[in-house]
Amino acid sequence: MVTPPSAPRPGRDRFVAAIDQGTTSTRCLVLDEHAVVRGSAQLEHAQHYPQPGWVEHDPLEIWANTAAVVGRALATAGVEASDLVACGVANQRETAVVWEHATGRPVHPAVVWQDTRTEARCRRLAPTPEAVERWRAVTGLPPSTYFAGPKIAWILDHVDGARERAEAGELLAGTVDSWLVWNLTGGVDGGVHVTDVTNASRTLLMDLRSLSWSAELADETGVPLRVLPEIRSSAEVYGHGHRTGPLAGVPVAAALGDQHAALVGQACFEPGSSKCTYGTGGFLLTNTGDRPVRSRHGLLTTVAYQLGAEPPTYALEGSVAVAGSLIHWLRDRLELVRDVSEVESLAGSVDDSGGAYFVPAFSGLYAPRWRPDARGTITGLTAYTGRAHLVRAALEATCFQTREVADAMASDTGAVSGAGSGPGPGAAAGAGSALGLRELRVDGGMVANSLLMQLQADTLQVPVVAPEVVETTAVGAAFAAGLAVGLWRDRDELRELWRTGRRWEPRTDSDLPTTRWREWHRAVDRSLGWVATEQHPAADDDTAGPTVDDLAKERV
Ligand SMILES: Nc1ncnc2c1ncn2[C@@H]1O[C@H](COP(=O)(O)OP(=O)(O)O)[C@@H](O)[C@H]1O
Ligand SMILES: O=P(O)(O)OC[C@H](O)CO
Repeated sequence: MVTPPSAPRPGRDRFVAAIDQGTTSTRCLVLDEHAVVRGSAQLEHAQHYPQPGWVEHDPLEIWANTAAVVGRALATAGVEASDLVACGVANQRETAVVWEHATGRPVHPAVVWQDTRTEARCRRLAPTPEAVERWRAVTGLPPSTYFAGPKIAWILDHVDGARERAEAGELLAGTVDSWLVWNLTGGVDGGVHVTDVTNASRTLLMDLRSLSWSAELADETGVPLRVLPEIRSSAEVYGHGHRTGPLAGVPVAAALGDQHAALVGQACFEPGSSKCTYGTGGFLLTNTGDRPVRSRHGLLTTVAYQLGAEPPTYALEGSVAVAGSLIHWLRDRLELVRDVSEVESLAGSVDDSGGAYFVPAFSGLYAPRWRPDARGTITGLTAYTGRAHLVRAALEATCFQTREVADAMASDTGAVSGAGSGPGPGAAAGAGSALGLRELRVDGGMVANSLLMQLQADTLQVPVVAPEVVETTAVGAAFAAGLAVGLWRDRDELRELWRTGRRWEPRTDSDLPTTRWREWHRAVDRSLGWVATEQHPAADDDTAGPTVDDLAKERV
């Protein structure tokens, strides 16, 4: 690792703090050296939807919540900042923040990863399949509203004077890790402006092989290099907590995008090992070892992690935009349940969805289809369909979308997923590679729903396994920070800290991977091609919206 082990302090426990700044809430966990959680705290923040397709957060609220949960987690653990050997940060990825260097004030709300305002901009960046391939070859990503670079450019173009101020060096930009590390390490009083390779790999601006900003792509996107943070590894000391902050004097020693942190927290260190996190969205990542694997089936190539001076490890990722957020939507917008904890018993009160299918394409469909023209649909309704069927269909939608990603993963890695080949976009080809999905490690808020996990095992026809500590995102940030300061020696030691919690075996008599899987594809077909020029002229205010034909050409 980057620094030699710090000298043990006999008779004193050593602790590490991990911040997990997610889409809906911010958590802090305090772990001891056995990776046992000794304290935690969590605060939700507001979601702002100023226009259809737009999603914003207040960066100052996120920073205030971060400071507050760190303080509360330390208090519940009964320790002081001085008892911490390090702190690591994991964060919602692709969410863009631009702020003033001199005051620390954001010039605009954070533009969140789900936000689709850069749709027309992204189409201009890559108007043809060949152009999309060019971006993929350098960054591992297709230009999409999902990623941070175009969002930064949008802010610079839509806030009065921002572009000139950026060129003059008055503004700083970054993803949420940069924003938090800058604030933790002092903000206007000497905060460090850095990001890690995993977060940088989600901007559309980083060259995946050199791990540096691509001057050419940044220029095309409209992001001046001087607003961007310095790219560092995921596990090294970036700076120390500011004396007036919640982590005074503590080494800030890790940053990872939350999904990458979960991969580390799940100890997925072998090529071929996979995890899926079920939070606001669903994110399946497979470790592909020391080389980036190019996807031919709509997956993203990304940096898995880079632990200190080691070479980077890469991953393939399938991102599903809507998973747990569909459950929130059922609660808040349709009022089908009062609390998410009711979902399992309600969905379990019926044997199946009664023929109903939910395609929750609220921001289009992400991996493996990448169809911005899709919108949400519920199909197969009859007079028989009730509340429980709809809630069950919502759970099944998460399972089917994950199965699409798992099949694409199998196709890209030349392996079978274990499930029979369906008619989906990534029907499995070839057999037996080391990267085949043999079991799926799972985590995230939705894992609390045991029925969902059983349905997932059935749909994939592989075992689904949750660790004892399901807060794997925070655990991963803690692992990386602990490695950076020598609290833990190496990955072997971390592997031993991972302990199985629950396991769901696939049922062989389920119709989810057969008939129902085929019907799911028919339902998806009905969600495609919904957004056209006339219906969606305000996707980006500087060009006309896309036609259905345009969008079909963009398909990757
Ligand atoms: N019992 C449950 N059944 C289904 N979904 C659930 C359940 N409990 C929580 N969720 C969903 O999990 C999500 C929260 O997971 P979490 O990992 O905290 O998300 P994030 O990190 O994206 O903020 C919410 O969208 C919520 O709807
Ligand atoms: O905050 P989460 O857990 O929903 O994760 C968000 C992802 O990082 C977006 O890519």
